[in-house]
Amino acid sequence: MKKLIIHGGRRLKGEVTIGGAKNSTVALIPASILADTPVKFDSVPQILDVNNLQIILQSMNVTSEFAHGELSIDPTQIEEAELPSTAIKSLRASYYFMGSLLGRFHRATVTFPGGDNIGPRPIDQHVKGFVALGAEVEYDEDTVRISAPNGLHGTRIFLDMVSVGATINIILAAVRAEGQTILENAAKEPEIIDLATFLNNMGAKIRGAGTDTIRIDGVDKLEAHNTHTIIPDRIEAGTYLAMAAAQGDGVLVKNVIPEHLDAYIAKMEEAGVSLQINEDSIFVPRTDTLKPIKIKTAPFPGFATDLQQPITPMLTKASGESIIQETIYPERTRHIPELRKFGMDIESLTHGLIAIRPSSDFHGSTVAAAEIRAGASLMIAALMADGITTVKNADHILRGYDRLVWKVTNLNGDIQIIEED
Ligand SMILES: CC(=O)N[C@H]1[C@@H](OP(=O)(O)OP(=O)(O)OC[C@H]2O[C@@H](n3ccc(=O)[nH]c3=O)[C@H](O)[C@@H]2O)O[C@H](CO)[C@@H](O)[C@@H]1O
Ligand SMILES: C=C(OP(=O)(O)O)C(=O)O
Repeated sequence: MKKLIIHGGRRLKGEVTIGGAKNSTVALIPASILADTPVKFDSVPQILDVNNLQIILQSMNVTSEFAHGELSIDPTQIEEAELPSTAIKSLRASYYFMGSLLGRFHRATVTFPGGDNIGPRPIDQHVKGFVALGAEVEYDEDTVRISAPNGLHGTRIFLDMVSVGATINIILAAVRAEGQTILENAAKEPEIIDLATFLNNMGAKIRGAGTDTIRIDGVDKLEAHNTHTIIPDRIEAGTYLAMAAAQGDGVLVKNVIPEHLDAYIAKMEEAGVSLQINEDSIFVPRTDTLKPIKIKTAPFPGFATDLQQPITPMLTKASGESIIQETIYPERTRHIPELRKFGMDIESLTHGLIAIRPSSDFHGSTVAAAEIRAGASLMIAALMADGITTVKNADHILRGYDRLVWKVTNLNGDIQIIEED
């Protein structure tokens, strides 16, 4: 594992350009094996998840080349193979190969995924969709074996709960099935629209992505005729907005779709951050005093669970106690004991309820990132603290933050990355 060494207390200033969305990218790459032609993406983030997905592709004889933000994938010589469990376990989204292999070959054998340790992450809704489409699912120890010997047939599926992963996985399985699939109570995240755009541009027939009812008419072939540009990462953008409000002297965050951050922007403005919203960028002026706010995480378009940890350090500047209610992953609180090491007055009250109280004069510390967004909050706290901080297990952060060290350095941050000894 790598670690970040941050010399905090410096004011951040300048411009940062947001990369492509991790949560789009990690769906688009598994989706590429559904294509009958080579496919190409640009605005691809330089993150560890991409590297690990390339390793998984290679195990199926699917070649890929990634340079300067462009990723080319050639699935035309794909061979069924047992997928490498180490790479599968390095990220959550490897489970999208369940849907795309099922969609392509009518069978898939995939070990359970990894991803962030943020509490229970079952896949029962994914399986519900696969079975509804005609597949049989067996488990043995750490592996899921899915097969549809009689093919996949469109049907009506109502998700018991809103699930980004299940919505995406069912789309991947249904896009080449016989007939129409109607998916209800679907997730509405922008990354789902991004995936549907990619597939529809190859000839798929997906309607309603971004709403709670998605209709998929199965097609026989998918052929790419254009390069797909990945949407900006709204979670990376929100992280830099919070960082700029916490420690900035005027920061412009570029390549943003403000509409993807409506709930987050509303909360930052409620806290007293005078954001200047432009068409594809947001300026954050220096912000010295804030007002306490109450946040409740929810599926899109609500306040994203992935942003409750990054916004937390900023809220220590508020004049009173702020409350965060984490409704999606109530156990997503492993950043709290680490943030307290800086001197932050933050407390986990009850299941999923977090209090952030006014505190200042933070000091550098040695902390550990439990997962990607917990790590992001520690990085922001370290930039706010006087002295030197070591953030261990930084690979978690590098899973989803494009060129992190380069971007923070360009904002006048003193940050470097070294191998753990
Ligand atoms: C790669 C990716 O896109 N990751 C995102 C995705 O994760 P992921 O797709 O895993 O999250 P889901 O939207 O599926 O999870 C939402 C809630 O539903 C539960 N659930 C989910 C599936 C299931 O079959 N059964 C079940 O009970 C989960 O435990 C969780 O409590 O959405 C999360 C919620 O916005 C984000 O935090 C992650 O960044
Ligand atoms: C939980 C997250 O990612 P993943 O689902 O890939 O673990 C995240 O991006 O905050």
